[in-house]
Amino acid sequence: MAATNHIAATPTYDIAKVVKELDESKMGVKGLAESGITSIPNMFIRPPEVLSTLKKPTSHTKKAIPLIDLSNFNVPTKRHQLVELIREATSSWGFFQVINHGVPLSVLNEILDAIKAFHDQPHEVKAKLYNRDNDDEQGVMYQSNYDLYRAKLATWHDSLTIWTAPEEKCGKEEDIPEICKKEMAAWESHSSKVAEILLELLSEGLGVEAERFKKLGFFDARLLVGHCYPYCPQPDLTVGLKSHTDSGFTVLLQNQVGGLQVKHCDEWVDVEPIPGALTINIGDIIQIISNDNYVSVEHRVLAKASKEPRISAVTFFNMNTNAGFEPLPELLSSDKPAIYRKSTVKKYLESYYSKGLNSKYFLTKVKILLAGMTLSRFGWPRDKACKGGDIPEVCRKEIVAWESHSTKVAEALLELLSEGFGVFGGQVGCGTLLSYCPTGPDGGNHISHRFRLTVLLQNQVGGLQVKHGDEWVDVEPIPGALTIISNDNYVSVEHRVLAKASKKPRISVVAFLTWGLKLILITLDHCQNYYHPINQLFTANSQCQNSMKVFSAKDWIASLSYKKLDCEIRIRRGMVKSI
Ligand SMILES: O=C(O)CCC(=O)C(=O)O
Ligand SMILES: [Fe+2]
Repeated sequence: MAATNHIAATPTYDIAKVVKELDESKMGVKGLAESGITSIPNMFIRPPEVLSTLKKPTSHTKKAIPLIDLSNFNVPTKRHQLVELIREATSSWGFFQVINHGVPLSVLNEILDAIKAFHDQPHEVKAKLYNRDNDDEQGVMYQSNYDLYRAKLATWHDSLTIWTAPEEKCGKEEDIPEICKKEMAAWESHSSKVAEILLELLSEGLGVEAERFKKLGFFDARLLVGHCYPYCPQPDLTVGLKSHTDSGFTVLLQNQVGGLQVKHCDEWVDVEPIPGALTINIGDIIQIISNDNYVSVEHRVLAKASKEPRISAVTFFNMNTNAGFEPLPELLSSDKPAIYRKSTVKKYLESYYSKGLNSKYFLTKVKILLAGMTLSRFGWPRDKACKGGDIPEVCRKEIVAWESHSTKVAEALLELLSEGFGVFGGQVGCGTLLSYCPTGPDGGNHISHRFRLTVLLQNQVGGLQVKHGDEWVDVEPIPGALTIISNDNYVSVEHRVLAKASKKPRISVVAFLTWGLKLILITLDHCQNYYHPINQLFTANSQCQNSMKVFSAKDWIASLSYKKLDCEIRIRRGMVKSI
C-alpha cells in the first residue's frame, strides 16, 4: 500500500509496475481505500478530457432515462403499448428502467446484501479467489478492474464474476463463494425471467417473432457480476468504471448510492436509483442485429466519496463465442438495406479487447459503406465535361465557385508537388463530385479511386475514414478544412464513408485531379485543432507518417512562393513530413 503511494509521488512513474503491484497485492481498490490513503495513485487519474466531463452541468433541466412499468406485459390489450414504450426507449436511449417486473423485493435486497458481504470479507478470504485469466475468462473470479492490464489506466471498482453458461465456461458449484451462492442463484433465475420477457418485447418491437432473440442464442452465454465501488478519496480525479458499451443484453440492479451514467445526446445523464427498479440496456451485437433500430449506448460509473459503497448486480446475456450474427433479414428491404456485415462473437471480443475495451470500434469495422448519391461534373477533359446548364440550379452557382476554388488549391498543390518530386507532364483533369449520404449502404467496396489528387470538403457529420496500416482512422471534420487525398504511383490510400444514424446527412464535395501524394489536410481558417486528426493518423512506424502534412492557412499562403515547402519537400526526396 505504502509502496503504491510512494510510486505515485515519484516523477518517473512506471504505470505497468504499479498496476502489477496492485494486482499482485490482491487487495483490490477496496483494500486500497481502507488503507487510509488520502490521494489516489496516478494509475487511477483519468485524462483532463474525461475529468472535465465529471462535473455536473449547472443549469440543465434534469433528464432521466425512461421508466417503464411492466405490470401489463401479460395483458393482451396492453401489450402493444408496452412494446411501443420499450421500442422507443431502446431506439432513443438504449437504456431504460423497469418496475413491476415480477422479481420479489426480498430477492433484490438479498443479492445486494450478499455482494456487499462478499466484498466486506477480510483480505485473506477474498485473496484466495483473486485470479485473472485475460485470454479465456471462465469460472469464478474475483479481481480488481477486470481489464487492468488491457486498459491504460485503472478505475475504482472490484468485481466478483461468475460464468453460468455455456457449460464449458461455467463456474464450479464449489468455487462459488458460500456467502453469496444462494442469492446469486436466485438473482440469475429471476434476472433471466426478466430478460426473457424483455427480449420478447424487443423482438416484437422490431416486428419479428417474439422468440427471435432467444432462438439466436442470447441465453447461451451468461455472466453474473457483483461490482463494488468503494469509498474514493478523490472522486473528481477518477471514475468507478470507464465509459463503455456492453455486447449483448444486460439486466442490472443497483443500490441507492448511485453513480451510473448514460450518454445521451452528448450529455451524461444519471441513472437515478429507484427502489425495486432494474436497469436494462442493450449492447453492440443487438444494435447490429437490429440494423440500428436499437442503439447500444455508452455508460460509465462515477467514483464517489460516500462511505457507503455502490453495489451492483449485473447479468449479461450473450451469444456463444462461436456464434455468427448480422442484421436480421426480416428487417431488410431495398429501402432499408443492411448497415452491417456478418461477423462473429469471437471477432467482436477480439476487437473489444484489442482496443482497450473500445467496443464501438467494432461497429465501425463491420459497418457497410455508403455510396450515397453522387452528382458529377467534369471540367476536364472537355468531352467529359457536363454543360453548366446540366447542373441543378439549386447548387449551380455554388458548384461553379467550388470548382474554381478547389482547382486553384489543387493547381498550387500540384505545382508544389511537381517541383518537389521533380515530375512534370501528364494531364491535369478536374472533376467535381457532390456526395450525399442519407441512409443505405452500397454493400460495396472501399473507395480507392483512380484520380491522382482529390480535394474534399465535408460537413460536420463526419464518417470519412482512411486506412492506416490495418486500421480505419476517422478524418475528423474541421470547420473550414479541406482534405486532400491522393494515390501516388505505387501506394493508394483506401478510404471509405460510414453510414450514420445522425439525423443530418453527411455532405461532401470533392474535386478530383490527376497528380498527387497520399494524404494532406489543409486548414483554410484559424483552427486551433488542426493537428488533432493528423496526430491520430500518425504512428511511429507507418508509411503514412511520411506522406502526410498539415498546412495551416498561413503556411499555405506563405508557401505560394513555393520556397519554404518546396525546400522541405525536396529535402525529403518525395516524402512530405509532418510539421
Ligand atoms: O455497476 C454498474 O452500474 C455498471 C456496470 C456495467 O456497466 C458493466 O459491468 O458493464
Ligand atoms: Fe456496462
